[in-house]
Amino acid sequence: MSIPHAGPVLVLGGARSGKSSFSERLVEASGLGMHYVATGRAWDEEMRERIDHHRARRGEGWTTHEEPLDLVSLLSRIDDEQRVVLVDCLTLWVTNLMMEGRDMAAEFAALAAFLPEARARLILVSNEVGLGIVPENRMARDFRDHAGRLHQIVAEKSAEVYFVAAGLPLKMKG
Ligand SMILES: Nc1nc2c(ncn2[C@@H]2O[C@H](COP(=O)(O)OP(=O)(O)OP(=O)(O)O)[C@@H](O)[C@H]2O)c(=O)[nH]1
Repeated sequence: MSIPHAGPVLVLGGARSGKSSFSERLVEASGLGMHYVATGRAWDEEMRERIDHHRARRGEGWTTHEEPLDLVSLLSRIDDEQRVVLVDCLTLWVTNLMMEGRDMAAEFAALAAFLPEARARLILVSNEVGLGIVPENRMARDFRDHAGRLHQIVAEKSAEVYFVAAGLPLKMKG
């Protein structure tokens, strides 16, 4: 298992699919400085427990950054060729941007412009949320559509793309 030099790795999967632990294994095998970028926020007790669980699993050796909104700006600040940066996850970033009323197309374009320039190896984790029935409410439909659009943009710029289900990674690109 290794991370390509040629560009980012996108790791898609459903909830509790094992996409985060697969991505963490890629990072740990790289031998580079390990950086974790969390886009999630501890908005309630359940999320706090999930975060604690993730932190305990990552263990020593990781540097954690928490950035719910200004992802590209954070990635630029920590960009270094001796580092591998795991972003977990793009769908929570989309949620946060929507909540703040940000210009989604502009945010996605900024990420798309940054990816080919990045010096750090990047692993971007995201939830594949578009496989179920059409959501009943408008906001959920908009979220699903934004996530789908972002995945296409990021996949196009990625050297490798995986889909993880039941803990098993399926390589879709690269
Ligand atoms: N703020 C913050 N969030 C974190 C931290 N570690 C993990 N998270 C968040 O926890 C989220 C993942 O939580 P889960 O719901 O347990 O993951 P999941 O996507 O259902 O499960 P997997 O598919 O197995 O990864 C990530 O999207 C991160 O943003 C941290 O140190 N700080």
